[in-house]
Amino acid sequence: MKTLKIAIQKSGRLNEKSVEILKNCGLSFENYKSSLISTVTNFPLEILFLRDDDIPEYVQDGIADLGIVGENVITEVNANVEYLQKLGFGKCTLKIAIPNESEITDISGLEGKAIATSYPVILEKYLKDNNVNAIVRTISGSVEIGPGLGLSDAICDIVSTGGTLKSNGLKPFAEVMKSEAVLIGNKGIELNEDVIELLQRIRSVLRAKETKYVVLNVAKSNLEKVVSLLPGVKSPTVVPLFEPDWVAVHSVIAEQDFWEKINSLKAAGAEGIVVMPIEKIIA
Ligand SMILES: Nc1ncnc2c1ncn2[C@@H]1O[C@H](COP(=O)(O)OP(=O)(O)OP(=O)(O)O)[C@@H](O)[C@H]1O
Ligand SMILES: O=P(O)(O)OC[C@H]1O[C@H](OP(=O)(O)OP(=O)(O)O)[C@H](O)[C@@H]1O
Ligand SMILES: [Mg+2]
Repeated sequence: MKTLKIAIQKSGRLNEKSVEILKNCGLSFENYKSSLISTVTNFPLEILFLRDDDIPEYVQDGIADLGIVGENVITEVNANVEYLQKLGFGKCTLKIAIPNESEITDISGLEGKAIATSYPVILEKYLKDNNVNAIVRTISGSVEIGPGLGLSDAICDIVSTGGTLKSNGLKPFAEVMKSEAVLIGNKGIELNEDVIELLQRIRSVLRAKETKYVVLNVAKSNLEKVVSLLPGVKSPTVVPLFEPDWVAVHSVIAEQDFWEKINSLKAAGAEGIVVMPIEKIIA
């Protein structure tokens, strides 16, 4: 069968996590900073290291079969690709921001104003949808200094912690789009057997990330209460302890309600709770 190609970012915000997720899928490959292409030795896959802006079109045109890139970039270049899986990293929001002292209070206040951005296509559409005529100034980076330099009245750029806005005297004003890294493929590639296998591995890794493995001890008299708090993959495993009337319970819990669950388990009589990361969950 033909060797697949996946395009990932060469360097920047998404590079490390993209490499990590592929490695966690059990793929072996060299990852030298200088190499632009790497062959996976234990799966029919080649990895292309590219500028993120180029990834959606490479995938759309079939030069790469798959790609990992931010949704913001796909929308900006209007690429005709298949969204295969959200990957849970590179989460950010494209926002319009204005200087702290700006008197603009609603979106119509941007009428006739200049907005600096690296995302002109997304911004133009947002302005059109909101019936606002503004001047879009396209720059390729460091957008946040635009207002300070007198280049623009507002900016439209990626915000994550908000630290860059703050340190440039700007405040968020409107949310244009949310984004995260996604696995994309060219049309029809989701039927390829190796893609199906890779997707299954990626989903196992993502599922494992969202959960923790928990082992705890509990007196048999409290077992039912504790088990009712622990769904497990199917249901919790219960094994006897050397001490009579006590058992150990093994289960998985969701990362998002981890602390709440641990406190309820303690209140229900659980002791010696051990929590471990999970590498993969095969459904
Ligand atoms: N502060 C952030 N927090 C989370 N995700 C971010 C942040 N900034 C950017 N991203 C996401 O990561 C992607 C890559 O960001 P990065 O800054 O590395 O891009 P770039 O400078 O255009 O890189 P390249 O050199 O590949 O063109 C963005 O398109 C976005 O989806
Ligand atoms: O809200 P924050 O957490 O401060 O993140 C936002 C900043 O992150 C991105 O830039 P990055 O640092 O990736 O640099 P770049 O401009 O070179 O892409 C983005 O363009 C913002 O400037
Ligand atoms: Mg780029």
